[in-house]
Parts: sequence; C-alpha cells; structure tokens
Amino acid sequence: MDRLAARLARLIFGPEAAGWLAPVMARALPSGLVVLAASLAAAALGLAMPMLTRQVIDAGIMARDMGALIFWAGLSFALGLGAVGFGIVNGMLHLRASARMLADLRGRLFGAALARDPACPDLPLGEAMARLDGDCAEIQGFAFDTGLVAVGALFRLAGGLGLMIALDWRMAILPLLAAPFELWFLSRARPRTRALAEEVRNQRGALSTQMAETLSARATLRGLGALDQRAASFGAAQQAQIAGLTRQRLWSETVGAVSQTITAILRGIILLVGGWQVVRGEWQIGTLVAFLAYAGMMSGPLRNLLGLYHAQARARVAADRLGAVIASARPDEGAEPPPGPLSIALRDARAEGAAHHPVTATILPGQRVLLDGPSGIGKSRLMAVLTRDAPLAEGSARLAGAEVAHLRPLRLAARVIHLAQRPAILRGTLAENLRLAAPDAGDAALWQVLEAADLAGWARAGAGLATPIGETGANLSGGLRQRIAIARALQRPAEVLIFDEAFSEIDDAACQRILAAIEARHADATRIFIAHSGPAREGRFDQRITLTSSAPIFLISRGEMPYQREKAREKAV
Ligand SMILES: Nc1ncnc2c1ncn2[C@@H]1O[C@H](COP(=O)(O)OP(=O)(O)OP(=O)(O)O)[C@@H](O)[C@H]1O
Repeated sequence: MDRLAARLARLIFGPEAAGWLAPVMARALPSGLVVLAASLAAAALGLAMPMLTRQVIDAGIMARDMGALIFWAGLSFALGLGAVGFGIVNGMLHLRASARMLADLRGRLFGAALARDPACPDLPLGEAMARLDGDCAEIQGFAFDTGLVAVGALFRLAGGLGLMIALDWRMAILPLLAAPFELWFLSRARPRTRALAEEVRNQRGALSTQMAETLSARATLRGLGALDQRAASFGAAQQAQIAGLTRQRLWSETVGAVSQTITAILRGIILLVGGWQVVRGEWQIGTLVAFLAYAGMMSGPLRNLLGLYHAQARARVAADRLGAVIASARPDEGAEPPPGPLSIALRDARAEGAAHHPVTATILPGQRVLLDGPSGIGKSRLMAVLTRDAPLAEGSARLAGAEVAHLRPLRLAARVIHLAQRPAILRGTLAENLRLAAPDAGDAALWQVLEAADLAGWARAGAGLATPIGETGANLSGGLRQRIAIARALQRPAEVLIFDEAFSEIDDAACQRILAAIEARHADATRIFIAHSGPAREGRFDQRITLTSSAPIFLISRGEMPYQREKAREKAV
C-alpha cells in the first residue's frame, strides 16, 4: 500500500511533493479503494441501462412481445432503483473518506506551520491560512475526488466503447479517431491552466493576508483615520481576485467546450449514419438509441478526463505552495540539553539581525543578570538564541557546555523561558490560559501563581479562574496581559528565566511585588532582566551585560545601588 501510494504521489504531484504527500495518500488509500470499488459498481450499473433500453425497444416494443416488454422494463426499473440507493451509499462513503484525508493533510500542514524554523521569514498569517485551507482542499480535491472520478470515467469510457463495439465496431471507431486531436489540444492548453492557477492561488493568499492584517490592526487604523485607505486596497485586491477567477473560469470553459464540441459532432455523425443504417434495415431502432446513449455517456467521462489533466496542473501549484511550508518546518530534533545546572556561555556572539559588537559573557547558574543596551541593538535577539528562536550570525552560545544550536528545541524551551514584552494570550478563560503551561495544574496551584503575579485580587473581582479572556487578550490592559504571561510562565520549572521587557506595562508597586515573589519562588533559577526603566532594573544584580555598537561593556556589580551602577556604566562608556 505504501509503495503504491508513493508511486501515485510521485506520478501526480512530482518527486518533491511525493516525499511528504505519500504517507498521507497511503493512509487514505484503503478507504479510497473501497469508494473506488463502489463507484465502479455504480458505473457498471449505469452502463447496463442503455442495453436494457435496447431490449425494451427491440425485444419488447418492436417485436410486439408483451411478456418480454414487462420483463425488460421491470428489470430496468429495479436496476434504476438499485442505482439510486447505491449512489447514496457511495456518496456517504466518499464524503467520509475524503473528509478524513483532508483532515490528515491539514493536520500535517498545521504541524509544519507550527514548527516553522525561526530562521525562515514568517509567512503572513493570512497567507498561511490560505495555504492551510485552500491549498490543502485543492490537493485533497484532486487526489481523492478527481482521482476517483477519473478512474470511474476511464471505466465508463472503456465500458461504453466496448459496448459500442459490440453493437457495431465500425461506428465505434469514430470516438477513437477524435482522441489524438483531443490529446494534442490538452497538452497545448495545460501550461496556461497552471499559470492561471498560480495567479488565483497567490491572489487568494494576498487577500487573506490583507484581511487578517487589517482586522488585527483595526483599532490602530481607526485611530489613524486609515480605515478607508485599507478598505480601498482590500477592494482592489478583491477586484484583482475576481478578474483572476474570471480568467480562470473562462479558460476552463473554453477547454471544456472543445470536448463538448467533439461530442456534439460525434453525436451528429452517429445520428446521421446510424439513422441511415436503420433506414437500410441494417440496424434496429433500439441499437441506434443505445448507440446514441453510449455516445452521450462518453462526453461526461471525456470531460472528466480532460478536467483531470488540467486539475493536476492546478493541484501541483497547491502542492508546491504547501511543500514550501513543509520544507520550512524544523523538526524537534537534537541533543538533550545536559542535565544539571545550566551555565550560559556566550563567545563573540551576535544573533542574526542584531547590530551590537559581538559579546562574550558567562552567566553562572542562579545568577541575577541585567542585559542592557539601546533600543534595537539586539538584546531580545540574543536571548532568543538561547531558546533557538533566533540563529546566531557569529560566535557561539553554549548551555552547560553544549552548543545551543544542536539542542532539541522543545526540551530547551522547557528549561529556558523567554518572556516577551507582548505575550500571546488566547481566547478562552483565565484558567485555560494558565493551563497552557501546566495542563494538569489544580485550581490551588493556579491561585498560587496568580498571587505571585499580583493578579489574584483582579481575578477574584471578576469570575475567578473562569474570567473570560478575549481574542489576543484584547479585553485586557497591557499590564494584565503581561501579568497573565508571568503567572503562566512561573508554573514551568525552568532553570533560566528571561524577562524581556516583561514588566514594561505594569505599575511600579505591582512590579515590585511580582519581583519579590519571583525572588522568593525562583531564587535558584538564573534570572535575566531586560528593561529600559522601572523596578526591573533595580535590586541586586550579579552582573550586567551591556550591548553596544562598539566594544562590549561587561561589569560585575555586587550590592551597588542603581544610581552607582549607572555612574559606573557611564564611566565605562
Ligand atoms: N526575526 C528577525 N529576523 C531578523 N532580524 C530581526 C528579527 N527580529 C528582529 N530583528 C532585528 O534585530 C534587531 C534587534 O532587535 P531586538 O528586538 O533584539 O532589539 P532590542 O535590543 O531587544 O530592542 P528593544 O530594546 O527596542 O526591544 C533589530 O534591528 C530588528 O529589526
């Protein structure tokens, strides 16, 4: 089954996409084969019908045999009824199997999008959504729906042709003569189908990006009076998409019309030549009716096959777009971070995108450190190196002697927590947000961290742990969002805690309470603070690391008052 799926994936989507699509197809194949068997049986029933009609006309009506008429008409009716029931079962089987494949495919892509390598530029949210939704559906639609339809079509085509040959082989040559012309036309038309599909899919991504970006920034845009501007550019993107879709539809109608025209010509010839045969007494009238029915039946399958060849071109565009998402995923692989205390050693280190002079520093386990430097110099990026959320541009960063870049990212994240200035808060309740960090935490444990983050009073005044939280925490103040993020992080038993402007929107009094709670709860952890102002810059630091665009400043400052440290720093600069 796996080998067959790999072959099919390679044949349909090309060798590159086959690598990641083959396992998805292998899982869908067993149910796909069941649906295929059912649809072939339905097609066989369909093929039998004109033969029965022929019998009704020739053996019953024309032969004036009432018994034969009742028999053949009854059989036609029974088979017709059976075909209806069969069609329903077939449709349900098809829906279930194809929806499962779509879910499998989306799950794979969702996982890859979540594991996106931080070294790759982020996809705009809307573009990522368009790929997860639209492109996955395009692939599933092709691999499952179109694939099945195509096999059924081939079956009907071959069966129809066989039965036409059985009726009169000379007349059956006609559709065969048309085939080379159709093939020539198809291959000429295919590149344009692909180009139009690419255009439409990119336009879809651009539109989703505009929507997601504008909606998430609506308050800012309103404040700037820029809503009309954005609405206008959204309108323009919509117009572009409509134009693209129109071009694509016009093209597919043109391609379809060629096959319909060929079928119409065939029918005309059959009607003329077959009618003449009936007049000459060589054909019975039932044969002509059956022949016409088969010729008519072939137009559907032919159209489907034609569509298949072009749908494949569109599906490949989608596979390429999804392949880019898969390729940018970073597997959670690497060495386990060494057990025991995590010392941090930076040697001539600078993260990609940062502007500071390479920094060399050693932070011992349990130290309290202030990381300093002007805005935009690269403090956050340097700390992101420690969780593998940013790559190093130069130098090395080691944790307990192990090169960070070789460590397993999720294991690293369990031991080094990097709290950002703008934390991600999810829609739901306060408890749900807190349990993101500790799914099994009991209510008492949640209240403890709420106390530590100076949030317990606020929660009690609301609905307690069930306090509702809006999307991105939009119904909360900046300080509340930061405090929820702190409470959440404090549940993780990390050995290194990095507070990256994590207190910037919290008032000084609350900030001092939270800092005291952190000191009490996590005295053994390494605590690194980045703050431009406020209580997070105060207190006792074992060392301060200052990033500068010239030579790095590295001071040990035990027990000094903040103003003394500032002075020392100024002197050093
Ligand atoms: N994902 C990224 N890829 C490449 N460069 C980035 C990325 N994120 C940020 N940068 C760049 O890295 C530089 C340092 O940014 P960083 O956020 O580390 O500065 P910072 O010192 O923490 O500043 P601030 O004090 O304002 O928070 C900036 O020039 C920024 O544009």
